[in-house]
Amino acid sequence: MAGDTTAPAAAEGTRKQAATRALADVPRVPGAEKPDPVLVADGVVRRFGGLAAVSVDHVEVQRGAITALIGPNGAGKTTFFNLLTGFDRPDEGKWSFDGTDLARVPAHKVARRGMVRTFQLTKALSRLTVMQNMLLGASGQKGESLLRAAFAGTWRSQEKANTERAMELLGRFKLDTKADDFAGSLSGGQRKLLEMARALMSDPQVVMLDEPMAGVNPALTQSLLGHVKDLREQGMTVLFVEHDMDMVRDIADWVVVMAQGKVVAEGPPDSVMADPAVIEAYLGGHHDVSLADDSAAEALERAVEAEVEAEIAAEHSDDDAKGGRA
Ligand SMILES: Nc1ncnc2c1ncn2[C@@H]1O[C@H](COP(=O)(O)OP(=O)(O)OP(=O)(O)O)[C@@H](O)[C@H]1O
Repeated sequence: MAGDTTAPAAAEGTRKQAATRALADVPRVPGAEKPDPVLVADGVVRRFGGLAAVSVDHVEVQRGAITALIGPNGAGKTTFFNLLTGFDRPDEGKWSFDGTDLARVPAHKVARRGMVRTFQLTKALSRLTVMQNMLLGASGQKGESLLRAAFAGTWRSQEKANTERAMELLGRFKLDTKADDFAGSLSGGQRKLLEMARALMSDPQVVMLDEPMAGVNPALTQSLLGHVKDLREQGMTVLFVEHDMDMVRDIADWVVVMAQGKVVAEGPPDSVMADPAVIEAYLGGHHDVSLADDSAAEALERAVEAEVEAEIAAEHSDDDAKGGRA
């Protein structure tokens, strides 16, 4: 079973080495075939009006590895996540999970088959308790019947087992003392942990994390990183979207870079971050930037920082607008 309930692995373990070995000979080109892909997408296109938000020719995600999906704002990363997990429908294309076609499979069934996701803005339901949030995860992100059961107090044996499993997971994520608190009372970082813990309720094979580090204060950063690495040590595959390049460098075995809906580069973190196609994707037309290794990496860091700042500014103006309406 994928998800046991041991404490986070202390350090990089044998699965990290196995993932590195498995990916060592994979060509560093967009669409590269992997030795053991758990997720394969072909010709996936999603248009919004005239804009092809996603137009991915081919991508494979290696089983048991941590793969980062990076790219500038608007590159199509979240839309691609939504498509793969059944939260949105593509205009064209097919994709499979563990050899099974996932086209037209709704999100809750995708989750039940073993591929779960978290969201960029955490969806922990703030007026439910931490435990109730966990129980929603047990039903593969569908949850209505369990929600009813949770309120009605009609525990059946399955629900008792789910509660025990939830408590184990909450213990692992140091949230067990908060089980009866409203999720709305948790800090941003604790909500991220709750999202991850909830995703594990269905014993997934693949965990997809949309910006796990966004809004997490430094005190919880290491803990979150440890938990993500731990997913790999337990045999799970992780695919995550992230702007934080330190995190990408620290934990990713492989990086897929998207720009304008397409996959433009792939490879291990260091090679991808020095790839001119990646610098180009982040910097757009600013060809005056030197692509020599050191300065390229620095230029990329600067470009990513600018992206993140722009995103934070946009979020603030959203908040201000909402505040103004309230
Ligand atoms: N529901 C929608 N309707 C119209 N356009 C959309 C919709 N969702 C996304 N888009 C557009 O599709 C493009 C890709 O957006 P997406 O959110 O997937 O990018 P992203 O790489 O995840 O960006 P970020 O890093 O900022 O989260 C953007 O131009 C966005 O404006």
